[in-house]
Amino acid sequence: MLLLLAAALLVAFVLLLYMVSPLISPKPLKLPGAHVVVTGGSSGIGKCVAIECYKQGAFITLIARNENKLLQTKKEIEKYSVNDKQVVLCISVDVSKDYGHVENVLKQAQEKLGPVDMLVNCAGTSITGKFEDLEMNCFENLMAINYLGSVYPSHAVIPTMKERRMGRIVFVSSQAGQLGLFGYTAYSPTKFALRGLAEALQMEVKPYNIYITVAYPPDTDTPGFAEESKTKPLETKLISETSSVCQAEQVARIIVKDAIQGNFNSYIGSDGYMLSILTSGMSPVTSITEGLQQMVCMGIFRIVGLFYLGSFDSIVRRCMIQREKSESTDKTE
Ligand SMILES: NC(=O)C1=CN([C@@H]2O[C@H](COP(=O)(O)OP(=O)(O)OC[C@H]3O[C@@H](n4cnc5c(N)ncnc54)[C@H](OP(=O)(O)O)[C@@H]3O)[C@@H](O)[C@H]2O)C=CC1
Ligand SMILES: CCCCCCCCCCCCCCCC(=O)[C@@H](N)CO
Repeated sequence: MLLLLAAALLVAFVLLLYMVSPLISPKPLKLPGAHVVVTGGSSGIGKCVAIECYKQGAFITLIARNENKLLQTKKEIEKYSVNDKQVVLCISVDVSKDYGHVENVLKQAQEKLGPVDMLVNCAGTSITGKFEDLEMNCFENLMAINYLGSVYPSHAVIPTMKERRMGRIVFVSSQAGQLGLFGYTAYSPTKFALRGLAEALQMEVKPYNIYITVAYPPDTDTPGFAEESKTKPLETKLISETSSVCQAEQVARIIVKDAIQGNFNSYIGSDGYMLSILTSGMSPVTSITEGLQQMVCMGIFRIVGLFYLGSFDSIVRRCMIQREKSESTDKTE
């Protein structure tokens, strides 16, 4: 009898939650005619994000350093036009160097294509290696590109978004921004930093109807990933092989969908789902269903996670033993 009452109360509580859910779920952004700025838009995930938005009728500003790559990508994107008014604007700038310059070029872009409706911060890069082998400038450069390179463009577009009481900002973090892994001592902190920025900023701008999305992609087949793989420690390779490599098109589709919906968390695949639930901490929720899943699954996923961590530790230990063995045979030879 008591059990029945408890169950009924729980059902009533969940129903109540769903009744208030329109209060926390944002209205989807309309992409046709919208102005979308993509930093790092000339390659990999950023390029695919730009194509995905263009296919849905958006006007695009691509930002990256290399002008030739930008122009080539512009041509590629224009093949997907859905109406003859659509424009792809290219801006060559380093998003991590001079804030004044970044602010200026974004002002010019807004004069040409109208106020920014959505900013996707995708410019970024990775360097892997053992902590003691990484030069100090790796830590400094990665923080500049991956973290400050997202702060600058966001800071430049927020005032207009607040005035218009609308907008979306996407930060492209990484699964390595949800957990620290061997070889990522310089990269992971830059991706964790984006999460802190996103949480604080979301609390500030939610009353202005601006929604922040943090994307946590797994390894993705891009020119950047190919470059990273050239110098990856064996441990990092073996640990990363736990989850498979995704296609940039698929990653981009999910990021764009989540940004349109205003979801704070954007993940890919079943590992991504578990990691997002497990690391949800005090991050905002954008639907009741999401909150309920976190409440129910967190404990179970912690158990699964401990098994993963155990297997990662054993990979690292095996590699160390192997290295020591080969070093000692080298010495005796
Ligand atoms: N690929 C992967 O496995 C994963 C990637 N990510 C993240 O996704 C983002 C994109 O990665 P990916 O597509 O692989 O990268 P790519 O290396 O393929 O592309 C990076 C893009 O960013 C631009 N860029 C780099 N530095 C700067 C800068 N200082 N100023 C302006 N533009 C810059 C590059 O152009 P240019 O060099 O001409 O400036 C290029 O357009 C990164 O933030 C990365 O950390 C996250 C998880 C997994
Ligand atoms: C309970 C759930 C446990 C899930 C375990 C997940 C396993 C993680 C695999 C590590 C993938 C590393 C991604 C880094 C990608 C990246 O950012 C770089 N490639 C950028 O170039």
